[in-house]
Formats: sequence, C-alpha cells, structure tokens
Amino acid sequence: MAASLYDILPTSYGGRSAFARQDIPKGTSVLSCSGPYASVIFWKFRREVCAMCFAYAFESGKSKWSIKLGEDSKGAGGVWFCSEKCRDACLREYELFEGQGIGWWTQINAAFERLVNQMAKPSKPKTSTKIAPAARLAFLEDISAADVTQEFVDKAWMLAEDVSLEESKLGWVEVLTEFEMDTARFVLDGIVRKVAEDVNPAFPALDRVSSGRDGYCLGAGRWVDMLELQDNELSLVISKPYILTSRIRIYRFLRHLATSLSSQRKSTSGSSTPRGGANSTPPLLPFASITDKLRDCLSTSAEARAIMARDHGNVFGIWDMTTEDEGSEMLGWGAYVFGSYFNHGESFLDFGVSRIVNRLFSTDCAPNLKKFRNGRAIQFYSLRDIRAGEELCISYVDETNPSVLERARMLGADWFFDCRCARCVQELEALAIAG
Ligand SMILES: C[S@@+](CC[C@H](N)C(=O)[O-])C[C@H]1O[C@@H](n2cnc3c(N)ncnc32)[C@H](O)[C@@H]1O
Repeated sequence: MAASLYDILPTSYGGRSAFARQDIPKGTSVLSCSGPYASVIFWKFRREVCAMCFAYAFESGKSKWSIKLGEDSKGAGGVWFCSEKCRDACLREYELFEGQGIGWWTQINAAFERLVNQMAKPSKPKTSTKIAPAARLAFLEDISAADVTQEFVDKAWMLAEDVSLEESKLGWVEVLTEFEMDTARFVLDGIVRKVAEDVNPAFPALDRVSSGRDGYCLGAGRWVDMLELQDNELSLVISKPYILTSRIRIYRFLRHLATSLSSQRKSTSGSSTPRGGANSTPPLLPFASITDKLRDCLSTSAEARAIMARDHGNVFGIWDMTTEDEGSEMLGWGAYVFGSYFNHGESFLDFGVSRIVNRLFSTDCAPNLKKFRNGRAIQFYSLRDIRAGEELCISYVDETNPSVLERARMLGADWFFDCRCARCVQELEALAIAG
C-alpha cells in the first residue's frame, strides 16, 4: 500500500493542516478514503440513491432503485441498491461476525423507519407538542448568542439527559423536521458503528480499504479517529443558538428509539435474524448485546453530542455528480474522517520560513487539491505540482464565486473563520480602497 505523502501538523492560523512530505506531481492521488465513518442520504432521496455507492438513479435514466437487502425486507429501513454487487457489499460491510448476517443492522434501521412513519401520520400533531418532561427545555428556544457559554451548553445537555430518561417511559410525540430526521440518521449511523466496534473490535469493516491502486488509501476509521476531528459545537451554537434545542431533540429522539428497540427485543424472541438457513449459521450473535449497548450508549448524551459536534465543519456533501459542479445536487453528507484535515486555501498569516519559500513557488492561493467522489469513496488529487513542505488545501466554497464578501460570509457562517488566503486578502483590500 502506498505511504502517506503528507504530515498533519499544527498551523498558527487554523488548527491542524496537511503539509507535503515530498514534491507531489500534478494529478497524484494524495488520499483516498474508502468510505464515510457515518453518512446519511436525505430521506427524500433514499429510493433514488444507492445506499452503498451513492449512485443517483436519475443519472442512469431511472426514477428509483429497486434492489432491496432481502425479499422480505421491505427496503430494510430505507436502504435500496443500484445493483446486486452493491447489495452484497452492504451485506459484507455490516456483518459483525462472519456468517451471522446483518439482521441486527436492518432491525435498527427498520425501527428508525417505523418511528419516522409514526411521526408522519396525520393523527400525530404537526407541530412540536411539549409533554411535561420536554417543557423543562422550552427556555432553550429563546436563547441568544450572548447566553451561550461552554457551561450553559454543558448544563443544557445534562438537563436533556434527565428529560429523555423521563420521556423514555412515555411515547414519542414530537415531530422532527426533515433536517433533524436526516441528522438523526447520520448520528445513528455513527453510533451504530461505534457500538459494532465495541461488540466486535475485529469487525472486518473497520479496517477495510479498497486496493492501493488509488494511491494512499484509508478506511472509514474508528471511533477514536472520529473523535480526533475538530469539535465545533460551541462555535456553532454561538453562531446559530437555535441549533442547541434542535440537536438536543435529535438526541432525545435517538434515545427513545434505542430504549424502545431494547424493550421490544425483550418482549420478542431476542435473537437476530441471520441470513442463511438455521443449519448454516454459527451460534447466534445475541441481538440483545447490540440493542442493549445501543441503549447504554445513548443513556448519556456524550457520544451523540460528540458526533454532532464534529458534523458541522468537518463533513463532506455527497453530490450526484462526482464533482460539485454547477447544477450538481447534494444528496446527503458523510464524515470522511481522514479527509477532514485539509484546510481551506492558504493563509498569509502563517509566516513560517518554509511557507515563505513555498509562496515564492506557488502561482496563486487557489486550492492545490481537488476532491472527487468515487462511488462510496472520496479521493483527493493534486491540481498542480506541489513542492515539499507546501500546505495541501482544498476549497470549502465555490472558488469561482466572484464575490469575496459572499465567500467570506459562507466561510464565517459554516467554518467559523475569516479567510486570510491571498486572493481574499487582496480582494478585500481592493474593496476597502474602493471605499
Ligand atoms: C475540516 S477542518 C480542517 C482541519 C482543522 N484545521 C483541524 O485542525 O481539525 C475545518 C476547520 O479548520 C479551520 N480552517 C480551515 N481552513 C482555514 C483557514 N484558511 N483559515 C483559518 N482556519 C481554517 C477552521 O477552524 C475550520 O472550521
């Protein structure tokens, strides 16, 4: 397997970033991430986007995909595939122990789908109805940026744990927005992966990478890798205070889901539904151990909160076309943990000797890497020759947008920094001179 062409090092201006270890010729695949640690395809697209390779049915002249996990799976909680190859890859991806199938995974997905369908029923209230425990969180709906401190956010989450414990004895009556539902599915995907890792640290999918033909390849990573990503919770809540109540609602919903799944399992057989006949399977993996671990994992907010703290500012959109060109549609998003260390553009502020030297060689401040989606994987290619020591950067915004103010607004709102890249600095200076 190819070795890494870069090191992750601290910068003086924006956390860590990647720096070339050696000269990298134009067109080199610098990194390939085989899949996301956690991902979501927007609910509305789930029949149109393959759950494995993210292929969009419309691009193949179809209105939706029709391959399910199994004949009786009824979509197995919202997953559809473009081909049998992708379906089989999914069966391999989520098989915790060889020969035991992925019944545990489909049951969790199906429970999610049932709860979502329940929320969608017209008999259910359309707007959020506060039952007694949730009313204790109502004050969060009126907070402003000035109220938000780390202590305030921590206390809100502690209260959310109390509220959700009380709620677990009652039915779920609130209605999540579509975005909250999608975020909940993303968080669940990550939590399920973490639980799978706890149940079987040798879970094959954890270290699965595609072949090294795409250069330096890494897998989806482990929970520790996910936690290594920059935590943006406080910056996000300060910039959008309403997010706190929304994220807490997502956690409460997931805790309710995990609790009800665990109690349902106790009232039924308590076994998984393995693929293959009874004769062909080894002793069953107790489904109980997964649902109980899922319930325990969500009995505190720590893990769900940790994923949501890393979602904003680190994830990549999953687009219908392999590159995010004009007219391309975002179908969902994924946390490709090892791809989240590339900073945006280049900074004037980091005046290390090597950066000054490198600046002499760089023609401008445009990103020197470009990202492509390759099925479930994403790859980062060099756009030009890169010299040893140079920072490897992608563009977080559409760099063809001619408005420096618009680019600055997006970087500030979504990534919480003022861009000091050469182009932005020059264009802002020109605006200031022009008055
Ligand atoms: C995807 S992460 C990149 C890796 C990150 N620097 C880290 O240490 O984890 C995005 C965050 O990096 C920082 N960042 C990226 N590009 C930057 C830039 N040009 N100037 C300042 N901060 C930047 C911001 O905090 C941004 O929210």
